[in-house]
Amino acid sequence: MFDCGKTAIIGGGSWATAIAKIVVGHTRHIGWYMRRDDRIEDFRRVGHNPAYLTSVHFNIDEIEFSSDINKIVQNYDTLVFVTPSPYIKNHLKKLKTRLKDKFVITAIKGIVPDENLVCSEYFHQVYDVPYNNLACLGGPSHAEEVALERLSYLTVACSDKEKAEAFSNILVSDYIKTKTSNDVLGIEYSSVLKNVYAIAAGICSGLKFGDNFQAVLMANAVQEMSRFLKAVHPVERNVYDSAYLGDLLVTGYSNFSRNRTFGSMIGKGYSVKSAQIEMEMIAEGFFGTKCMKEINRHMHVNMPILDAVYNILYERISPQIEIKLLTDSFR
Ligand SMILES: NC(=O)C1=CN([C@@H]2O[C@H](COP(=O)(O)OP(=O)(O)OC[C@H]3O[C@@H](n4cnc5c(N)ncnc54)[C@H](OP(=O)(O)O)[C@@H]3O)[C@@H](O)[C@H]2O)C=CC1
Ligand SMILES: O=C(CO)COP(=O)(O)O
Repeated sequence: MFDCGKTAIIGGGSWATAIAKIVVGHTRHIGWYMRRDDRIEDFRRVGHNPAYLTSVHFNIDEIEFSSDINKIVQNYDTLVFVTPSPYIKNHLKKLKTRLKDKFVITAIKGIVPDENLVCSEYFHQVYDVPYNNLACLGGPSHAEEVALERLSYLTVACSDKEKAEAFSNILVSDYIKTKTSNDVLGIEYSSVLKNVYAIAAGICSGLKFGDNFQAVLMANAVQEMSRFLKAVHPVERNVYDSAYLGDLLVTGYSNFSRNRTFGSMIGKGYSVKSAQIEMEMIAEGFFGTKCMKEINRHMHVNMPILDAVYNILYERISPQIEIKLLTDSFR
């Protein structure tokens, strides 16, 4: 059986903190790269992340912190990347250590801006990490709920089944159930798309559409997601599994979702800039929308919801006009 060895978390936000809680609960030791020394100092002093999920307490003796990504990458075998997608390139720029022999897991639900690559492809193409050393972590999982130990289902995908199983075993607990998959690309693309559809759901909510229409929107969104996944990575999958449909629903319906909140502000009439400033946290679907639109220029998949969100966010077409067009096309 494959052994994940020593595991480290790369990133210091809320999902990183939730994953750290899950992993260290099992392994009793983790490495943890965070970009800011002051945050690390405060963390050590108070015993919890000073800025995210502050109710989650850690045994500091079980954590090796560092703001030096090279030190953590050198010392650990399994690396879980959990930074927001727009920042991943900046963190990796500092890397002088080889990644190709590491087991690299991306828990990032976003696409690398400007590159139009999902994270596993980025690690493969730019850092030579072989596909059998690459995994992704999917599933409906708001960090806030994991912090509260509310039952959550995670999916670990890797082309190497043994590796997927080894990491998924590290995650299992009273409040975490896991399953494995080999559909790394499919789960990554669906995680990007569900953010776009959550923005659409937020826009519709901001425009005062009700639950009846939201359900039709989500039903059409899963069909659109399915069409794209079949075109980009045609393997056998069930898009009604929790890593696809489940994550779409939790992001589209939950008040914890940053993407939905961002969309709702746009629907209420905020400009993109003012919504971003007011939110403070990042809605990755904003970047995902542009990347997916560019990718789909070559794929030619019928994606009316993606097109509508793109037109609203990037072409400044009024949400009322775009959503009216969508309502006419839905069944
Ligand atoms: N939150 C959730 O429920 C879930 C999130 N995810 C995914 O996890 C990934 C991480 O998101 P999440 O943990 O929510 O992020 P958060 O919004 O909680 O945290 C943001 C992180 O980004 C860092 N950051 C802010 N500005 C910059 C910058 N300019 N350069 C580099 N780093 C910066 C922050 O560091 P600092 O504090 O030092 O400013 C912080 O560590 C995303 O891809 C998300 O989609 C997946 C499932 C659930
Ligand atoms: O992916 C998530 C839950 O599974 C979090 O979504 P948001 O980034 O919209 O908050």
